[in-house]
Amino acid sequence: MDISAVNALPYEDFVNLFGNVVEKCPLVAAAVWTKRPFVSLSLLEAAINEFIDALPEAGKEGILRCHPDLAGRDLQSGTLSPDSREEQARAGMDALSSAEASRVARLNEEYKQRFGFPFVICVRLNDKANIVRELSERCLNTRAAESARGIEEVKKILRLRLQALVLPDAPHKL
Ligand SMILES: NC(=O)N[C@H]1NC(=O)NC1=O
Repeated sequence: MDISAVNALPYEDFVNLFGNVVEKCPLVAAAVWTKRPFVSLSLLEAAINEFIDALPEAGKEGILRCHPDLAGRDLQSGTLSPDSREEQARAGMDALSSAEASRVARLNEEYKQRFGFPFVICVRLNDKANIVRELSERCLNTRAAESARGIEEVKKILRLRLQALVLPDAPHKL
C-alpha cells in the first residue's frame, strides 16, 4: 500500500486500518486523519507521535493503561488484540514455565501498584529474558521516568505496527 492510497482513505477506513497502532486507542488514528495528506509513512508516524506528545500527563498514562499486561489475563483468556497476541507469542510470552509465569505476574502487579499503569515494552525488540529483566529493573524507577519510558515504548510499537500495515513485505526495522 503506498502513501497516496493511505491519503485517499475515508476516515472510517483509516481508523479501521490504523486504529490499533496505538493499542486500543483508535482515537489517535481518528485525530491524525485530519492531518492528511501525508508525504510519507514517516510523516504519518510523526503526526501520531506529535499527537501523543501534546497530551497532558493523564492522557499519556491513559494510553499506557490501554495496554494489556504481558503474559497476563488477556493472554490466558484469548482476549488480546491480534497485534498484541502476535507480538507476545513471538517473544515467547505465551509459553512461560510456571515459575516464569508467576514471577512475571508478581512483577506486573508490583509495577502496577507502584505506578498506577502497566509495564509497557516493545516486545518485538526484546527477547523473553530481556523483557523479564527490564520488568524487574524498571520497577525501581520513578513514576515520571516510567511514564516517559512507557510512552517511548508505545512509539516503538506503533512504528513497527505501521510498517507491518503499510509495508507488509519489507523487513521491519526501527
Ligand atoms: N504491556 C505491553 O508492553 N504490551 C505490549 N507490548 C507490545 O509490544 N505489544 C503489547 O501488547
